[in-house]
Amino acid sequence: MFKSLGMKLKALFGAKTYDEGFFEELEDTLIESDLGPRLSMEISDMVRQEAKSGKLKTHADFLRFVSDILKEKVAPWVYQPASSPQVFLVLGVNGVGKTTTIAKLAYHFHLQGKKVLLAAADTFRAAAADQLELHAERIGVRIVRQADGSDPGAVVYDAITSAQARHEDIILVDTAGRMHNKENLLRELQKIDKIIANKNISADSYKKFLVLDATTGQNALSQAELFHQAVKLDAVILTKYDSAAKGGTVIRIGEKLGLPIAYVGTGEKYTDLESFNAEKFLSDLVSL
Ligand SMILES: Nc1nc2c(ncn2[C@@H]2O[C@H](COP(=O)(O)OP(=O)(O)OP(=O)(O)O)[C@@H](O)[C@H]2O)c(=O)[nH]1
Repeated sequence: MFKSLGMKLKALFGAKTYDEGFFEELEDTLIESDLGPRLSMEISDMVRQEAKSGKLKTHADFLRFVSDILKEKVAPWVYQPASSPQVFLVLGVNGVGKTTTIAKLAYHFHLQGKKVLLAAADTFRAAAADQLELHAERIGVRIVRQADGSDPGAVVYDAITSAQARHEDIILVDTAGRMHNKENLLRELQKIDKIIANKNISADSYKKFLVLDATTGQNALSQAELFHQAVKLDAVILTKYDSAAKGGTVIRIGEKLGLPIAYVGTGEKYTDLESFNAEKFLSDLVSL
């Protein structure tokens, strides 16, 4: 899916003279792949140094070197069981695939034999809770919801109280992706965050995921910065990885915000969710 960067790097190396034109083109290619100007220049400079010392003789040497630089920037987030209930707050702007991702996670944990509860805390968008309820029925998990327009904090509070009473394992909280304005949205999310923290849920059992559409490039990075600033995220989930994702955004989120990637969505079915694998991601990205 990322063939374009790998192929461009291959074509570039075909010329094989490490002259100024080579490094300019290398930088342009990296920028086109959403790596951003600063990081692209940094990579290009590192390649220049390495090439000067005669270490990048073959195409494979060159790709391996670029891949190793990028590897430093991305990390996977790995699920760790912790005391129940574990609360996963799922955040993200409208249309990135939040509801679908929650359904996939519910399916995944339900298959593992865990008791999963969905909390419909997007009370702003009419029908958001209905959509979630449909998934809950299909998968066979419980859902806590209230009327449209009710307080999302109250939904989360109720969900945690009832999960604690029923000894349920995982609460997946769906949140609004849009409100009257951005400030309202972030304030509401901060309120939910505080309610969870005050509910005797330890840091190990409480994780905040931002869902990002992998095809949106620079926009995804700005969203990550905004949400991270508001509620201090734990990890990112990338959706639509099966579509035209360029991949560079993933690297920049890792590099700029130090956030690991937890899962990637690869389609619309419940089974289309994979744990993020950095090796596989990089070998796809640079076509190793
Ligand atoms: N190809 C592909 N499509 C996806 C993926 N994840 C979600 N989608 C699709 O993206 C669209 C939006 O997904 P939703 O889950 O409704 O998005 P949302 O973020 O919950 O949207 P709101 O509830 O409006 O905030 C749907 O058509 C999904 O089927 C994915 O990994 N790959």
